[in-house]
Parts: sequence; structure tokens; C-alpha cells
Amino acid sequence: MTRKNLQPAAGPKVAVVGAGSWGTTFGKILADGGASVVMWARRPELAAEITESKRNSRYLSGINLPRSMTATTDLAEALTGAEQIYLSVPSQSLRENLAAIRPLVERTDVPLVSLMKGVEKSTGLRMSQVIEQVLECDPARIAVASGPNLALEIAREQPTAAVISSLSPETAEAVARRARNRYFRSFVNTDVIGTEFGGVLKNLIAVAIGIVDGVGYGENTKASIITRGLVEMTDFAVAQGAQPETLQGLAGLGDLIATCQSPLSRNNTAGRLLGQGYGYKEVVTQMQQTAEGLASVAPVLQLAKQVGVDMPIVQQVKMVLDGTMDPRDIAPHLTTDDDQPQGERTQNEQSGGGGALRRALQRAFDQFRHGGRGAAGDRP
Ligand SMILES: NC(=O)C1=CN([C@@H]2O[C@H](COP(=O)(O)OP(=O)(O)OC[C@H]3O[C@@H](n4cnc5c(N)ncnc54)[C@H](O)[C@@H]3O)[C@@H](O)[C@H]2O)C=CC1
Ligand SMILES: O=C(CO)COP(=O)(O)O
Repeated sequence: MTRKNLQPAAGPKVAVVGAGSWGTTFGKILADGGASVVMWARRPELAAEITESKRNSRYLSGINLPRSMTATTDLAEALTGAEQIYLSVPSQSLRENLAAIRPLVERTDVPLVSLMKGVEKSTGLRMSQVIEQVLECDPARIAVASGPNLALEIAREQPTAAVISSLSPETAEAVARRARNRYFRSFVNTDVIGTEFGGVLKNLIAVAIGIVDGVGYGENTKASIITRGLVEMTDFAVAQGAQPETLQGLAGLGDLIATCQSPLSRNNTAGRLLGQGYGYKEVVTQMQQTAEGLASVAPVLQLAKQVGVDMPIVQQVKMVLDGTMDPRDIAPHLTTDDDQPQGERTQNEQSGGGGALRRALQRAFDQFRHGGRGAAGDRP
């Protein structure tokens, strides 16, 4: 049997807005799951390449896209009649893109799914909040997808999982049913805050790990920063209203491992360049793709300040970006901290928050030992 014959017949139409590495890969996930996918691309030459050659050579070199994937630069053509709409543009451009999308979706109740992992710099809002605000729509229509999802690995059909989160279990389940295939498994939860912040925060820790790599430090430094980074992520997200379990699941620990370990990660790569001594502007110039962490650092620290959560690792990333700290001084703690020994527990527990974080860290440790299986909180 030829490969062609193995492809499922094209099913219901879904739309993906943004034809970069993740939008295109997610389009492939959906098409390989049976959907008929229409991508919206900004550039006509990219739209033509996807439709005619079934390729996206700039973002996914060497990948053949399914026959049931096409692309257009006409937003109305992409969105009209779509059963679900997935959004995958750089976070800082979401608001302007939604303004164009609004007239096309305001008289529908089509689910809108954010694939993005950033916060809006000017407002500190998560992507689902920007969607709700600009479209003035029912939050039950909105879902977010997150997890250890390095685009190129998935485009090569290497098995992975993600979590689809929505305030509405029905929306999460409908999206998870559509966004799955033999190499991509979608779990569900209703913790949108934890799921979104997991994706945002692991980018910041991945920049820190990149700095460590760039400087040339080894595994102890990285393991310490990843472990303490997970504590920072959890403290921050819980203070914003997340469930601690979510940060131990695919959208937290799972993505933290993938992004910190992989040279495919753009955040990790940006950090490596910083660690090698390049300044912020040079790094931005060298990066050909979106590294969300660079824009999220400042708003995350602002939000952390508002809820009284310390984030020493994220703070150091900001200082390296600002040029006020030598990358070689990066450590799992601020070197300006006072010398009082601290408990290893999270701020949450130290202020009487109970044993949730200790249990979560124990689970994280168990997951590391057992290869990432058994993520708490994410339901199949
Ligand atoms: N690449 C990956 O492995 C993953 C990425 N993500 C997230 O997906 C989101 C999109 O990232 P990627 O596709 O990786 O980025 P990318 O840099 O590969 O592609 C971004 C796409 O957006 C387009 N774009 C740039 N500015 C725009 C604007 N103002 N309006 C409309 N389109 C614009 C670009 O032309 C490009 O097609 C990010 O939030 C990222 O964190 C999430 C999971 C995995
Ligand atoms: O989110 C990702 C993997 O889950 C992709 O990470 P980068 O944006 O750092 O490439």
C-alpha cells in the first residue's frame, strides 16, 4: 500500500491562522487526524508553496505536508465555514490579528484555540484573555493547547502529547478529539491559567538554561536551575490562580524538560547567544523565528511583583537581557540574596500553603525517574 492510500479522507474544515513553524505543524497534526485544513498565511508565496508544493521550506525544511492542507492570504476564505479556529501568530501580534478576525467570527460560536506561549507585553494579559477581550466572546468558546511540542519533532511524526485546556470541558474535549492522531495525543483539563502560564514560564527558564550552555557551565548548574525554575513557575502560577498539579503536567514540567533540553528550542537558542556574550539587539537580529521568552520576561516580573512572588531566575534573565548582569554570574539564586539559609520548599508552602507543592515536586521527581509518565491533572 502506498503512503498516499494511508491518508484519511478529508473531513470537516478547520482553520489555522499563522503559517510559521508551529501553525504549520499543528495544521499537519489536524490534517493527519482527518480534518481538511486551511491555513492563513501573511505572504502569498508561502500560501502558494503550502497549497501547491505541500511544503513550508522556510519553517519546516524537508517536511511533506498532507494533501488535505491548503493555505490562503484571504482571512475570510480561511475562516468561513471552519468548525474550529486555531491561532498561532507571535503573541505580540495577536491583538492586531484579532481585530481583522472579529467581523468574521462574531456571529458564530466556533471554538477558538490559542497555540501561543507568550503574554502581551503592554498589558500582561495571557493569550486567552486577549482573545476574550478583543472578540468580546464567551470564554467557554476559548481553548489553549500546550505541552512539550517542539514543532520540527512533531512534523517528523515523533510521538508526543499536549493538553487542551478550556473553562468548558465540552470545548476542551471537542478540540482534543479533533487535535489527535497516531503521533499526537491530546489530554484535557480546565485549568486555563496553569496551562497557559506553564507554556509562558518554561520559555523563561529555557532562556536561563541557554545562558548556562552559552557560558559553558555543566549539568549541575542546569539541573539546579530547572528544579528551582519549576518552583518559581509553580509559585507564580499558583499565585495567579492555577492548580499546582498543572505545573507538574505536560504544560509545565513536560514542556520545561523538552524546551530546556533541546537545541531546537528558539528560547534556548536565544539564551545560548546571550551566554556567548551577544547583546539583546544582536540576539533578536540573529533569531529568524519567534522566541517568546524575550518579550515575556518584563510582564511576568511585573505580575510576580503584584502578587509578591520572588522569581530570582527570571530576574537574572532580565538582568542579562538588560546588560546589567554578566551571564557568567547566572545561578539558581540571586548572588545578592542575603546569606540566611533558605528552606527548599516553595514560598507557597513556607507561608502556610500546605503540602501541595511538596507532593507536586515529589511527583515531578518521580516523573523524571520514570521518563515523564503519569502527569497528574491532565486527563485523556
Ligand atoms: N515552534 C514551536 O515549536 C512551538 C511554538 N509555539 C508557539 O507558537 C506561537 C507561534 O510561534 P511559531 O510558529 O513557532 O513562530 P514562527 O516564528 O515560526 O512563525 C511565526 C509566524 O507568524 C507570522 N507573523 C509574524 N508577525 C506577524 C504578524 N504581525 N501578524 C501575523 N503573522 C505574523 C510569521 O510570518 C510566521 O509565519 C508562539 O507563541 C510560540 O511560542 C508553541 C509550541 C511549539
Ligand atoms: O514551546 C515549544 C516546545 O514545546 C517551543 O519552544 P521554543 O519556542 O523555545 O522553540
